[in-house]
Amino acid sequence: MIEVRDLQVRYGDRVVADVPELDVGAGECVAIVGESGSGKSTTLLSLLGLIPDATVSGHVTVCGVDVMTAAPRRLREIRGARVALVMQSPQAALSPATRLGVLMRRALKLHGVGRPAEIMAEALEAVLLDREILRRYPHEVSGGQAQRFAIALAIALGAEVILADEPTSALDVTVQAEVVGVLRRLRRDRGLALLLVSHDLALVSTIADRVLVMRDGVVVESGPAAKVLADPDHPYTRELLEALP
Ligand SMILES: Nc1ncnc2c1ncn2[C@@H]1O[C@H](COP(=O)(O)OP(=O)(O)OP(=O)(O)O)[C@@H](O)[C@H]1O
Repeated sequence: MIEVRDLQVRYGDRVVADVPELDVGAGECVAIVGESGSGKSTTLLSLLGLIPDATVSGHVTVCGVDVMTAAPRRLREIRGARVALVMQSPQAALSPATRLGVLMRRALKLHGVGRPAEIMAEALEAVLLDREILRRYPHEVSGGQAQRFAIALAIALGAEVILADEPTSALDVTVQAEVVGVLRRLRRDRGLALLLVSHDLALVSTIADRVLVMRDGVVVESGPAAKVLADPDHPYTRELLEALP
C-alpha cells in the first residue's frame, strides 16, 4: 500500500528527512519514532504531497499512485478517501457548529459514497461508537471519542491506508488504549495499512510490526518492532528506550 525509496525532503539546503526505504502492506503497521524535530511528520506528510514549501525527491507510491509524478486530480482522489490522515487533535479539524452526523453525511456526499446511512452505521460500529454520537457537536464529545469519530469518518470514506500523526498524544492514558484497540481491530478485520508517527515507544510496542527510528532527519535504525524495541543496535534507540518512564 505504501512504497518509499530514497525519499529526501529539503528546506533550502537543509535535509529534514532522508528515508531510504519504507514499505507498509495491507494489514501492517509501521511506526516512525524519534524525538521532536527528527523529521517524522515531514516524512508522513510527504507521502500525500502535502509539504508544498519543501523540495522532495525519490519514489513514493501510495495505493498504486506515484505521488511524485501524479496529476493533482489523481492525488486528490486518494487524499481523504483511500488514504486518511489522522492527526493529534481531531476536534480542531471538526467544524464546531456542525453536528457530527451532519458532518459525516456531508463528507460522504462530497465523495459520492452511496448507502450513507448503512455506511455510517458500519463505520461507527467498527470504532465502537454508539450512533447517538451523531447528534452531538464536536465540543460535546471526549478527545477519545473525537479521535474514534475521525477514524470512523476515514473508514466510511473507504480508507485503505491510515497515516496517523501522534494520534493518541493529546489523550489521557485510558483513552489512548481505546484508540489503539480500534486501530488494531481495523488492521485485523479490514486489512487496513497503518503508518504511525509517535514519540511514545510504549504505545508503538503494542501495535507496530516494524519500526523506523529517526534522528535529525536520518533513519538510524529500522527493523521488526520486537527486535528494535527489545534489543536495539543504535545508541540513540537505546537512549529513547531509557527515557521511558
Ligand atoms: N516549513 C518549514 N520550513 C523550514 N523548516 C521546516 C518546516 N517545517 C518543518 N521544518 C523543519 O523540519 C524538521 C523536521 O520537522 P518534523 O515536524 O517533521 O519533525 P517531527 O519529528 O515530526 O517533530 P514533532 O514531533 O515535533 O512534530 C524540523 O527541524 C523543522 O524545524
